[in-house]
Parts: sequence; C-alpha cells; structure tokens
Amino acid sequence: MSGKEVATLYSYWRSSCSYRVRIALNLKGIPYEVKPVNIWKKDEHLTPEYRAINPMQQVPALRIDGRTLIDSISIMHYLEETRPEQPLLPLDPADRAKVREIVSVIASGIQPLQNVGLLQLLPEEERVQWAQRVINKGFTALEKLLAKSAGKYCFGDSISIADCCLIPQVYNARRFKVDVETYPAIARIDKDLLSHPAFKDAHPDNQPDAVKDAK
Ligand SMILES: O=C(O)/C=C\C(=O)CC(=O)CC(=O)O
Repeated sequence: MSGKEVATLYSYWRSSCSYRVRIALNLKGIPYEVKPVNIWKKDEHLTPEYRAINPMQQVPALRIDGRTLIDSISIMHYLEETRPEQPLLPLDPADRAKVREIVSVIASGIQPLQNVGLLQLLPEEERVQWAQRVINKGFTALEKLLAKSAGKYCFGDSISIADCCLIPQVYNARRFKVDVETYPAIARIDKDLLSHPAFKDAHPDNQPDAVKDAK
C-alpha cells in the first residue's frame, strides 16, 4: 500500500453508485480527487481508455493504494477492511447480515432495474412508471426490514454502508417522482442524513460535473 497517493474516484454526478462511494470515502475521511466520467451525453464510459479502467464500463471506479477497484459495494467493503476506523459495518455477523440485506435489496433489487441505461431500452412513455414500480416494490420491502433494524439510521444508531446505499436511492426515487413520504422510516433517515456533512458533500448537486436544471 502506498499511503501517500491521493485516491481518484471516477464518478458521474448523478450516478447513485458513485454517490454511495463518495459518501463512504467522506465518512472515513479518505482524501480523493473526483475524475468526472460523463456517462450520459458524451458516453465517456464507453471509450477504450475507460474500459481499461473498468471492464464493465460503468462508474464508479476507485484508484487507491496503487490498485484500481470497481463496483460500489466491493469498493465499500475494501474501504471497510483496510480502514476499519469510523466503521461502516457492525461487529456481530448476524448484525452485518442485516446491514447486507438492506444493501442487497437496493444494490441488486432496485437500482439495476431503474438505471438510466436500462430505462432507455423501454419506450419513453413507460420509463417513469417502470422506475416507480421497482422503487415502490423495493421501498415497501425496505420499510419492513427497517421496522426491525433501524434506530436513528438503517441499522441501529450507527451509520453503515446500508445508509450509504439508501440515501442515493432516495435521490433516484425523488427523481422519478416516487412519494417518499409514504415510507416513514426511509423518509426519516433520509431527512436526518441529507444534512450530515459527509452526505451533503457527496450529493450530486455538489459535484464538479453537476448540471444545473438537468431533466
Ligand atoms: O444523468 C443521467 O440521466 C444519466 C445517468 C444517470 O443518471 C445514472 C443512473 O443510471 C442513475 C443511477 O445511478 O441509478
């Protein structure tokens, strides 16, 4: 490991997966530079240069400790294992399983089914309705999980990788006009964490590549 190198995050402002990693890096106090990759109008993720960084041609990717890592969930686990200070997972295996359930519901059960790349395969008039359907289904399940696990945050009173996934997913929900207030636990945790400095700094609107008044 080279402790001196500043990490580089290949990120797109409103990619919820980039947003997850920005939050985790901020919470752990890891300095990083953002390298914007325009995955929208410019298709910068599809270039041979970016494919060499991430064979999946998605954001985020993180250059850290002399290596390049891809996939937001794998990256968060790497950060947790290499920088256990400011932990983002509880210690007990059963508690960790509960955090990971929430992470999986979002990262496998919701986000991939509503990402913009997938929505574009649907007729335009069906996109918002489809996104609302998968988010509502997932949020209904999450409310049930949170009823058992949540304290102040998704799992008890400590911020975990589940919160790093939830807040970006709520951002997407609002983007697709899902009525987040009908999910009281989700709405409460979101309200609390949106003003937390690590979450605020990671917010899409506060990124160097943010586009004002984007649709
Ligand atoms: O500016 C755009 O519209 C293009 C791409 C995105 O939002 C990224 C997503 O697909 C959303 C997500 O990460 O879930």
